[in-house]
Amino acid sequence: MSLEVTRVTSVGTVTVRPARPLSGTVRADGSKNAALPLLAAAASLRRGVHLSGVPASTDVSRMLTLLERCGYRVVHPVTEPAAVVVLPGAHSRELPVLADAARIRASYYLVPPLLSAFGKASLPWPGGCQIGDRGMEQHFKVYEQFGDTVLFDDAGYQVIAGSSASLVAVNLPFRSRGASIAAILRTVVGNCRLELGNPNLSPETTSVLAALQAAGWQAHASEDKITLAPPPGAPAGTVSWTVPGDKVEAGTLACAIAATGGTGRIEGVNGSDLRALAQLLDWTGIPVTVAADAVTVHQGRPISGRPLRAVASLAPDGLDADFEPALIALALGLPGTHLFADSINPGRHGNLLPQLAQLGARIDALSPTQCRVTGPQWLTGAQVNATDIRAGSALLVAALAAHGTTTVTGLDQLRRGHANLPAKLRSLGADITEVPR
Ligand SMILES: CC(=O)N[C@H]1[C@@H](OP(=O)(O)OP(=O)(O)OC[C@H]2O[C@@H](n3ccc(=O)[nH]c3=O)[C@H](O)[C@@H]2O)O[C@H](CO)[C@@H](O)[C@@H]1O
Ligand SMILES: C=C(OP(=O)(O)O)C(=O)O
Repeated sequence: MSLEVTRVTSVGTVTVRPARPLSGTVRADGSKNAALPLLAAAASLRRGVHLSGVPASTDVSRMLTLLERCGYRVVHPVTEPAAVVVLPGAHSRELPVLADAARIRASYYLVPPLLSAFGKASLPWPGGCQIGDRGMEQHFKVYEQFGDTVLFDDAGYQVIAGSSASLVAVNLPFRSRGASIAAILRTVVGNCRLELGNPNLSPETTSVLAALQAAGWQAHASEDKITLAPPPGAPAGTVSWTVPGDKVEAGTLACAIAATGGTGRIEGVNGSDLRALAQLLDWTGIPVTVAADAVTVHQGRPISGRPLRAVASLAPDGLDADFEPALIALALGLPGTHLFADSINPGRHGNLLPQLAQLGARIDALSPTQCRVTGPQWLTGAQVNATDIRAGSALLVAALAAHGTTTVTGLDQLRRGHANLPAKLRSLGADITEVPR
């Protein structure tokens, strides 16, 4: 029996050559954007949590390190590479200095675990993708509703725990995912009840509610309101949660398969999380079958005159903004005139469109957040840069359909969100070569 040794190379660049139609079956990793709040929820709960399906993306690794710096124990079971156990730890008296929190947007989820351990949180402003102004004032309003004091300056912000009422009511002005999850996690730390009006109901939010339910909390979600109440007793013992499959990774793979005219099945994802995307592809003539735990993209015959209208939305069942960049890349090959709008992340088009232009794409920027693509277009391989996670994955989709070789630099950005998207595309037949640093 030979031992298979997995070598982890540090890759900053990949080259992509035109692909024959992608085909086969591939499995999506656990979702980064669902894993990050679940890790914070585990720490907030003050009991052991076994979390499986944890992706090996760098933002998730950074979050695990930050939790350890806060004093939480993180155990990596040797027999389960994609699992971690988060345990309450022995916290020092000193608030940790968490400079690395400035590198990820989701560091805002550390506030509740810090309040639980230290009674206060002090963090630098979050980082993550540079995709326009990314405020936190709704998070601060949430904490103030819980009786906390919030202070901030140019370097960062502090939250000092107050004593929350037994029932806290918050009404959000818009369905922010981050602020919704902040309210849920703060409720866990306060061991109180929550009524959250106008909530975000994305799978990333509802998976936190489902996890808390598994830990004995009473949770209910409707379009109008999320309600949460503590367990009747004091539950003990380790609870097991699973990170849902990455809908955005699955959506990107679906767009890549469609862009090459292929047929492929993506497993390990809740099909319902991809329904909005699947409907758009179906509409253009690319049939997508949605099952409970998989989606299948069938070879299609794009129908001219069936334009895409992809408007990123925070509404329940709306199109998640994170799908849009890969859809823009796909649309370059689809007959018709297609419109895209993302006012949620207002800097995304500004990152992606100049990179697609390097491949010869002609895209009309109607405004900083709206653009129009008329396809099909002839793309030519060139050097492009992954300026943010979704720009990186969209560039891979475009490169697969381009003529000649494309070199994508800035892979560090892509790896923040996906442990190894190039390898998944390769397993479907893509010609992608990693260029070690
Ligand atoms: C780590 C993570 O999960 N990132 C996701 C999170 O980002 P993000 O945390 O930015 O998303 P939110 O849903 O909370 O915010 C939606 C919009 O409102 C703005 N806003 C939000 C809170 C606030 O207090 N003030 C404010 O201005 C944000 O900058 C953004 O423009 O949800 C977005 C979809 O909604 C996704 O595209 C991101 O991939
Ligand atoms: C925008 C994203 O990430 P973040 O919010 O962590 O910057 C993303 O996942 O697409």
